[in-house]
Amino acid sequence: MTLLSTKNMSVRLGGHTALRNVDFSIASGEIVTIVGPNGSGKSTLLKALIGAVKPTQGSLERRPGLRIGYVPQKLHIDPTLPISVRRFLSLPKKNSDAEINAALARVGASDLLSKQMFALSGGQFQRTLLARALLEKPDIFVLDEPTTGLDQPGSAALYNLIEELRHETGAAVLMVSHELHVVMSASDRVICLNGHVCCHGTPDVVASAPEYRALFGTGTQGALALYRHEHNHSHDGETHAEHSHV
Ligand SMILES: Nc1ncnc2c1ncn2[C@@H]1O[C@H](COP(=O)(O)OP(=O)(O)OP(=O)(O)O)[C@@H](O)[C@H]1O
Repeated sequence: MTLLSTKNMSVRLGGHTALRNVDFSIASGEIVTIVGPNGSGKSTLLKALIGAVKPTQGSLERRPGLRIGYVPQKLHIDPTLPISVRRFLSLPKKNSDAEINAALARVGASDLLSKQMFALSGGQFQRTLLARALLEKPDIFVLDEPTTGLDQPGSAALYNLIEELRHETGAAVLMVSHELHVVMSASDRVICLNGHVCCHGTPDVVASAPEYRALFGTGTQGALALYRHEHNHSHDGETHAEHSHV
């Protein structure tokens, strides 16, 4: 079942066209990852999908009653306004202590309940954000670079946790990631953005698409090496990876 979809969607922000003519959809249980250079509109796409920015053109559909667990790319916590993890997890919606404890336990962060938000490490902060998303009982997690600031083991652990949560809850996962090697192994589909959708498809298809190579070259942290495989088809002259594979 389709949870979120757009047709020919464009978004202008402060006179700048951040996204143009984007066709997108995600179905129940899918893991879809968005890749693209800085400023290519990845965060804007997520914000449009969750309803935080309005499309200036085209259509956007959300399944009625869709529950979204959103983790933003940046969340500034003012250290002069102390707020505990327990309080943070009750905003904007009140949650019971039992629900909060269960969510924190599920993300492996039970010990953080009484800590101050500004005092959390990068990994603790990201887990707390994920706990907050989990409290929404989401049909879809929308995660904007959920491993920001984490070291490699920390980020691998967080991706494992996301995968487990998807498995347990059946929720779809839509995320932005710069960690292409992870993207390549963990996603059902990858969308490569550069103001518009450059190419999309299964990870191996995107990795071999000329548009993707033009943006990321071959120095993709092993992504291409990981997916170097025998082709029994040709990409010659292919301008849209999706045509032959999706
Ligand atoms: N409020 C705004 N007003 C004007 N321009 C904006 C606004 N927000 C974003 N932009 C511009 O829109 C473009 C897309 O921004 P966006 O944050 O979606 O990119 P991104 O792909 O998520 O980038 P990054 O990888 O650096 O996080 C950028 O050129 C950005 O400068």
